[in-house]
Amino acid sequence: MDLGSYHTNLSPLVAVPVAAFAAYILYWIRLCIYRLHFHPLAHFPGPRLAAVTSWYEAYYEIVLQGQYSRKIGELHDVYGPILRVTPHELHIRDSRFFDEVYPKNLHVDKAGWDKRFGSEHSVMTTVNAAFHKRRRAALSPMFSRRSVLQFVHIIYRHIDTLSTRIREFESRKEPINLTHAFPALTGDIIMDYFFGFNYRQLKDPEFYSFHEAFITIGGTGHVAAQFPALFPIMNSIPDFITEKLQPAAKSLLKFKRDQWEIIGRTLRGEEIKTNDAHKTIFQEILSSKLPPEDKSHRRLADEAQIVVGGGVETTAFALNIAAFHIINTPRIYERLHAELVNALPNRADLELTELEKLSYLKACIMEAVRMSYGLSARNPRTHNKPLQYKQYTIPAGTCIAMTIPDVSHDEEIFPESRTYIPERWLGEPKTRDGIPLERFMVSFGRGTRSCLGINLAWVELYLTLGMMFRRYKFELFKADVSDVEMGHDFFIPVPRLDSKGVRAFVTSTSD
Ligand code: HEM
Repeated sequence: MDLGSYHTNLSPLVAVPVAAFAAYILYWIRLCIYRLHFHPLAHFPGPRLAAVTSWYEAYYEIVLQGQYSRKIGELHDVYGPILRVTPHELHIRDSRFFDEVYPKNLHVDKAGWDKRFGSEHSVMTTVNAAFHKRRRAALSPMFSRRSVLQFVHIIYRHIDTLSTRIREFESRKEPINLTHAFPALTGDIIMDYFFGFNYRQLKDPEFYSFHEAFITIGGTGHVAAQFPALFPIMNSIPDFITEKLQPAAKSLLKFKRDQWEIIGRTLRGEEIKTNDAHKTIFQEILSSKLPPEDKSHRRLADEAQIVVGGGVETTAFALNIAAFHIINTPRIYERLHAELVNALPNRADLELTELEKLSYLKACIMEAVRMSYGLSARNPRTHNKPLQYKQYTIPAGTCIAMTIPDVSHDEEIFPESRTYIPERWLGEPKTRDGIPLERFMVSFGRGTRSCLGINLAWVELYLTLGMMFRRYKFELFKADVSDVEMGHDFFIPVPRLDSKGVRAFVTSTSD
């Protein structure tokens, strides 16, 4: 056979794709060899497939729906406490190293979350440490305990509404769906606190809230992490089409449209508050010393979305966990109820300062926050100096992540970590080697990028649980622990997808 004439006979229509395909294969072979043998992370343990391609991660996150963190746990059991989990990222499972990765006084970059939600300029998703520092400083006054206390009268009003709704279910002898009620409560509070009005989600018969939308957006984040163009494309599609394709996103799309309009009005100097809260988040940012580029319409909208995203589901999930376990464990309910009756002899009273003195209530909240994790996602940091972990020198500029649930379920620190045991927080508890247990409460994150909303969250948790378990007794209806245990890591922890939520019958207490 005359090979020369065979080659010259190939039509360009065939030859061009064949050559392109061959070049692509060659490129991949070179990339694989580089990533396996010459990449700065080549000598770190982990499955070779994860070192070669992020499709390994994509399979667990997208196809199996938020299961990579579970898989990473299994990989740690095989490979040890440090792993290469994607071509460019290391993961560490070692509770005692948490403060090194998330240091107190060092401002470090956080790459990756900017792609996940389509709001890359918010404080939580900002990659660059210096930008983050100034954006956080501008928001900090609004998140202070003083600020929260100035607003507490509005929180009381929402707690009262929840109490009224609970009574309504009692009189109808129907179970209340707490998994739906809590995000409606936290959503109304956050809207009033940061935006000066609320969507009356708590008054909605079905507690229609942002809940479904956040679960959907959390899951979509796994796709966006692999295909960063996803959100820009979605944002360019008219809302009515997105709503048809993804009905669960409806509440969030409305929120985004409303915010866009409100920011425009705020920028024009109009007053938009309909409640007696101090300031809106937009007024706070606009009156700060931030440079003009940080006061743009787009950035304010990003900030709005992430503040709501950061505060609604986290607190609601902690409430859900506390409520489920307290109701499900008569010993815990009786002890908590007795403590509350003693502190608030009149069942109609609710006093934050009294509740904050109660050690068992505090222990119940600590345990719920531990088991709710805040975020289940890998939390990335990039240090600009090498970091030493045991015999490994992690090169400067490497993306390193740890995961909050790993610490919450470190059996050496929290024995029987999957059981709700408030008593573990009583007294001044320490680990076996004498370290205060609170050091390992990492659900609000640690260091310079830890949760800004912690003061608001604590007040919500005290008042909601204080009200519920002082005034009412509940009985679970077709709910079990799988309704509050993480089944999927959608950035936030999400129970099994067919869960109907924690539902409970309720009766008023008479003491
Ligand atoms: C139980 C309730 C809550 C938990 C467990 C929680 C947990 C967390 C965690 C783990 C982070 C990430 C920290 C990091 O990157 O290292 C975070 C960040 C953040 N949270 Fe919360 N959160 C809660 C409630 C709230 C509330 C009520 C708000 C108020 C809106 C809020 C606003 C924020 C903001 C703005 C950030 C970004 C901070 C920054 O990047 O500097 N959180 N939260």
